[in-house]
Amino acid sequence: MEARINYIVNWMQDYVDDAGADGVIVGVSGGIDSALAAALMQRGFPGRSLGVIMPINQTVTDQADALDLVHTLDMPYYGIELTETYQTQIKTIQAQLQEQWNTEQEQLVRANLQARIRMGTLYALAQNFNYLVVGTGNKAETYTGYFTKYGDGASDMEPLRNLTKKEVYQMSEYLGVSDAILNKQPSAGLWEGQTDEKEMGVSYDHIDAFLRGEDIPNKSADIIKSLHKRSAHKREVPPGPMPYRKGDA
Ligand SMILES: Nc1ncnc2c1ncn2[C@@H]1O[C@H](COP(=O)(O)OP(=O)(O)OC[C@H]2O[C@@H]([n+]3cccc(C(=O)O)c3)[C@H](O)[C@@H]2O)[C@@H](O)[C@H]1O
Ligand SMILES: Nc1ncnc2c1ncn2[C@@H]1O[C@H](COP(=O)(O)OP(=O)(O)OP(=O)(O)O)[C@@H](O)[C@H]1O
Ligand SMILES: [Mg+2]
Repeated sequence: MEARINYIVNWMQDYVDDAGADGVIVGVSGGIDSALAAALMQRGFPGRSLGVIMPINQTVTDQADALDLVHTLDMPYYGIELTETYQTQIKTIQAQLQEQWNTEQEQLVRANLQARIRMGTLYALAQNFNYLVVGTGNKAETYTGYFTKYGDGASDMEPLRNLTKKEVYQMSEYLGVSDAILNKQPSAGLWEGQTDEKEMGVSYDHIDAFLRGEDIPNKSADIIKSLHKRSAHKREVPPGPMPYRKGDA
């Protein structure tokens, strides 16, 4: 485990050095992925890593777990309450759209806006400190596209990219992440009662096994393949047409 951790931390240090940045910043949610990212950051960049806790209608428990994490890691942090910002933005959009507001899409519209408001806030702080934004996407989320495009999916580096969810838990436990964080259901926290597995319709155990090339039930494999296909655009740089040549249609 030590070797795997050092490998990721060294990679992060090289990347930040090459970029000429002064440190690293991450959103801390009280969930497991950001807990691991923060723990790795504190290892590699003591004194130059920053956590940001950004509640938007967030549960008190998640906020307490996030605070406990930064305190335990002795990581400098800011708490930036964004509920009002989010509510104002939603109200403004809704007021403009009026009857065009699509109630069928509303839940996702609201969810993705929250992730993008957090992203904008993180990048503002990153610029302020000349830090790089650390993403918290793991291998399972990346493969299934279970993230908001340009929301939590936007970052400067993705140190967890090649870790299955199980590996995220194992590494976090090794690094001393609290039981409260280790034992909770993964959730984006974007609406009440949301859990990753309920929304995706497939368990992380099955996604991890699929990614290891193991056999899993057909129903789960079909869901994973469909999520992967539908989210291909999120893993690409947005395309544009080839340069125009005279005569091209
Ligand atoms: N084929 C295509 N080619 C190019 N672009 C395409 C496209 N299809 C959609 N798009 C664009 O992508 C947008 C849809 O993608 P996106 O905005 O990401 O939205 P979408 O994938 O619909 O929703 C995001 C999902 O990620 C989950 N999530 C979000 C944030 C955090 C976490 C977490 O685990 O913490 C999970 C969330 O619960 C939800 O299930 C469309 O509005 C459109 O702009
Ligand atoms: N309230 C929040 N404050 C700060 N950052 C947040 C908040 N909510 C989400 N984020 C950011 O968005 C990322 C994506 O959320 P996601 O739910 O996938 O990860 P997690 O909460 O760290 O782990 P999990 O929910 O799987 O236990 C988080 O890792 C974190 O960086
Ligand atoms: Mg979460």
